[in-house]
Order: sequence, then structure tokens, then C-alpha cells
Amino acid sequence: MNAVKISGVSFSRAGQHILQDISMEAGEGEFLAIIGPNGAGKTTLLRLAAGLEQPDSGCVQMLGRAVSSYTRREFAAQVALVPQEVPLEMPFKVAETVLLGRSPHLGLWEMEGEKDRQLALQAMQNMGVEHLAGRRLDQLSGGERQRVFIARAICQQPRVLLLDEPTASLDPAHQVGIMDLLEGLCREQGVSVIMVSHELNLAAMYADRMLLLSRGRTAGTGAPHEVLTRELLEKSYGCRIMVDENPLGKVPRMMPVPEKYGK
Ligand SMILES: Nc1ncnc2c1ncn2[C@@H]1O[C@H](COP(=O)(O)OP(=O)(O)OP(=O)(O)O)[C@@H](O)[C@H]1O
Repeated sequence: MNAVKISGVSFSRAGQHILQDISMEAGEGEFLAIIGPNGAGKTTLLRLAAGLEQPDSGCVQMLGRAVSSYTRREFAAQVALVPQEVPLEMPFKVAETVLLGRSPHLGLWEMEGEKDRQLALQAMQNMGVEHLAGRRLDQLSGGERQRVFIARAICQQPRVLLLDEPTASLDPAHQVGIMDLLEGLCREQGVSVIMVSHELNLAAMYADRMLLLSRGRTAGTGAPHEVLTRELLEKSYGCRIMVDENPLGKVPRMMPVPEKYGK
């Protein structure tokens, strides 16, 4: 059984086709990266997977069940989403925010227990934000806030983790740290990770498979070396792109070529 199965999904807004006939699957413990130019539909696809939007046609299944058949609470016990823009207006402190990840696992009137607090502490330590535990969210830098929301998702102990550009505001050390952690969740705990990213070289070093979206359609799908080809990337992104092999291993590495370097 696939942990995530999206079959022939189409989605429109205000009469405009945003996604057309998209299919995507992720097995248990698989790491999938969704890539593509701005406006290609990546966030929309992730929101459909998270049950925040309903497709016009096609089907979105999580863990063998239609997303629409879950209650919000049941769904949150299995699937966590780290959105691209994390809410700033929440009046919470860091530790409270991370602990909120436990809510779907608690009974209706049940308070968090010692185990929940331990999980929250561990998630904060993993994300390097435990020293900020008492700080309010609106008093953090963008990268710190992003790490807090990833910690909350980890604390939720989901079987499927959806992340929208999780490394976008992060410095190189934190980018690699978070990707290592996500890989560990896949390999050691069987969590399925689906990540939207513009960090193509970073994604290539971790993802088992990639889905390249372009103008709402599938432009490529497969292992990183099958998707990150010069031909597919240049066609999708509309600029010159050089692709070679990453010196660290047998994965592709891409570089956009500035115009001043000639045709
Ligand atoms: N609320 C909305 N109403 C109408 N169109 C929308 C709405 N939200 C998004 N869109 C359009 O849907 C398309 C896909 O948007 P989406 O945010 O999914 O793209 P994306 O691939 O995640 O882009 P980016 O890389 O810039 O984050 C875009 O053309 C966008 O303008």
C-alpha cells in the first residue's frame, strides 16, 4: 500500500487550470521532492495532499483512505504539514507551539503528559531551538520560526510529513541538518516525506524520487538523475542550465548559467 496516492488530480481556481491530471505516489519511508518553477502548482498539490483543498477530479488517498473520509483530528494524527509561510499572529511561545503537535494524539479533555513534553523537548533539540523555548513566535528570526514549525510537525509523530520549502530561510548548516533529520525519519521510522523545494541540488542528494511540475502539469518524474536533466530543466525553467555530477556522489548537480557567460 502506498502511504500517499494521488491519482489523476485536476484543480482550478477562478476559471484557471492550476493542476491538470497529476498523479503521484509515495511509499512508506520514501522521500519525494516536488520541484518546478514559481507558480507551477507545487504548493497547491501539497495543500490537496493535506486535505486543505478538494480536487475538481481525481482522488487523493493517504494510508489507503480517501483524504476526504478522515476527520481533521484523525488526519492530524497521521499527517503533518509544515506550510511555506508559518503564521506569525499566533500568540504562543516556542515550547507551547511545539507541544501543540501532540494535540491530535490526546483525548478530548486530556492534558499533555510527561511523554508528550519529552517528545516536544526532543523535537526542539533536534531542530536546535530548545534555547528559544520561552520566546514568543513573533520574536524569532525567519529561520528560527521555520525550525520551530518543523519541530512541531516532528513532535506530531506523523506517518506522512508534508513540507513546503522547509529549507528556504535556513543557512547551509541548518539546511543539511534538517535534511539529514528528514532522511533519518524516512529510513529509521518509515515516515513518508514529501517536500516542495527550490533547492534542487540539496533535494537531489536526499530524494528517492522527484516530481517536476511545470504550468500545472507533470514535466518529469523519477529518480533525481532522470528528472534533473539539462533538457527537462531548461524546458521547464526557461533558462540555460548546466548539469553535471555532484562530486560528493552519483547524483546530478545543476547550475543556472548567467547570460554574461554566453550562449
Ligand atoms: N487563491 C488563489 N486564487 C487564484 N489563483 C491562485 C490562488 N492561489 C494560487 N493561485 C495560482 O495557482 C498557481 C499555482 O500556485 P502555487 O502556489 O501552487 O505555485 P508554486 O509552484 O507553489 O509556486 P512558488 O514556487 O512560487 O511557491 C499560480 O499561478 C498562482 O497564481
